[in-house]
Amino acid sequence: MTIARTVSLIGAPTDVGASVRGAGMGPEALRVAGLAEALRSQRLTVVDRGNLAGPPNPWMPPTQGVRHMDEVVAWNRAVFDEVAAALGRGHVPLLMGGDHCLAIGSISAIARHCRERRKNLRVVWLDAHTDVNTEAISPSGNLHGMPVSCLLGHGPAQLVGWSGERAAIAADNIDFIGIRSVDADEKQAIRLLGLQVFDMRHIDEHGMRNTMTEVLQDVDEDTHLHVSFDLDCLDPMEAPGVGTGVRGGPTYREMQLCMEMIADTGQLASVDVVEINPALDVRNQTAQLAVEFIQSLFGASTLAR
Ligand SMILES: NC(=[NH2+])NCCC[C@H](N)C(=O)O
Ligand SMILES: [Mn+2]
Ligand SMILES: [Mn+2]
Repeated sequence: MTIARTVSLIGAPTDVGASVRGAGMGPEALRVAGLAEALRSQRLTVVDRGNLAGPPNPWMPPTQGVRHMDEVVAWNRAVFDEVAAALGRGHVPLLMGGDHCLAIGSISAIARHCRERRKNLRVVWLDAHTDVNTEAISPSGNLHGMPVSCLLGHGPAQLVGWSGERAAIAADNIDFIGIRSVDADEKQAIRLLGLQVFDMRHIDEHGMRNTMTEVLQDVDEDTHLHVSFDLDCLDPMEAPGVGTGVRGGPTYREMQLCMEMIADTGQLASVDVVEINPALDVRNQTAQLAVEFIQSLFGASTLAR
């Protein structure tokens, strides 16, 4: 499978959407782990667009409702514009977060692009969490637990409608993989919205291969496949450098297969890599792991050239 494409690396060094500080150092950790060089070694053209600018983290205490709204809006605006610009140039945007709230900006830009180009957007959400809280039900007020609601058109007004439609995506445009931590009211939201959640029990019972076959079954040449990769999807034994780790995630081998099966579709067109927290990591191993998985996502394989 050839992806003769240019990858635009976009750094968004912030943790304004999270409860634990440190994810703002994620872009540099990925650079130190050799992300650009790794992708170049597989015949991709890589442009590092550097880091976006945005407001500092005001570090307000946990509240009811939403923390850091203005800062989250500002960072996502910057992400939206840069992702849209990369897509406009025909590049594959690779957002280096930063926390997962930044998926609001990136996926909103991608949804607008897909509507203009008449592409069918499919989002694969790799995460321990479904991130489908709203300001009414969030236990933390952290916006990195709410990006999916915003994208479905159910978030706070400031963060909804950026794609040009109220909902950037519909429930059947997104599949969740690796889920094992869902808040009480989030469970109801998942049911009401009809979201496809492949939790860890599903992966245990059916295996990653059958799970991904199901997820990718109707991907075709008109599909724009977006991967939103929260590193806490992995087991924290393997990826300790995350702020909200939950034990019992997919193994290294299972995650590799997941990435390889996505690559095999040939339709990967944009990526978020988020929630790497170097302050909690061990010798940058989580960023290094991310680089290995991203290589597989872009088609690296043991035997194929
Ligand atoms: N992107 C993430 N790591 N999200 C973690 C969310 C944790 C929890 N569900 C919350 O809303 O606060
Ligand atoms: Mn998560
Ligand atoms: Mn997440």
